[in-house]
Amino acid sequence: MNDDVLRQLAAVLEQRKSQDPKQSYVASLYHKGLDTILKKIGEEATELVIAGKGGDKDQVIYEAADLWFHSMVLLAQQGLGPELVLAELQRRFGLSGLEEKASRAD
Ligand SMILES: N=c1c2ncn([C@@H]3O[C@H](COP(=O)(O)OP(=O)(O)OP(=O)(O)O)[C@@H](O)[C@H]3O)c2ncn1[C@@H]1O[C@H](COP(=O)(O)O)[C@@H](O)[C@H]1O
Repeated sequence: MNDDVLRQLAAVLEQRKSQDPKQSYVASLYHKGLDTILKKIGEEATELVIAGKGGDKDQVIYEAADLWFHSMVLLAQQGLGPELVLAELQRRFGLSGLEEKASRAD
């Protein structure tokens, strides 16, 4: 498992910017605009919360994938890519690693 799937999905999301909204779900989201994408993210986040309370692990995975997917649509709509989010997570991981090292040195 690596970040290839995110990169490949990001490439498809970019390609959908020039696609017919009637033929592509992603193109239809771009066409409807930012508020629709944000509303979708809100709905998917709520569905993930409900799944988290429900005790069905498969449902949690399914809803988390929906939320990640729609978050990636937002990133693409804003001209951003998943590598920037991964870099931010990497940066935080590096920082927390430093904190751990510092606390061990105390
Ligand atoms: N990963 C996804 C993906 N995940 C979720 N969805 C869609 O997101 C919507 C989720 O909305 P809802 O939660 O309201 O779901 P729903 O309609 O009630 O159905 P469920 O998903 O909950 O069962 C559904 O229409 C899903 O089909 C996705 N649509 C597309 N992709 C990827 O995006 C690529 C491009 O898609 P198109 O633009 O449609 O070609 C595809 O090849 C896929 O790789």
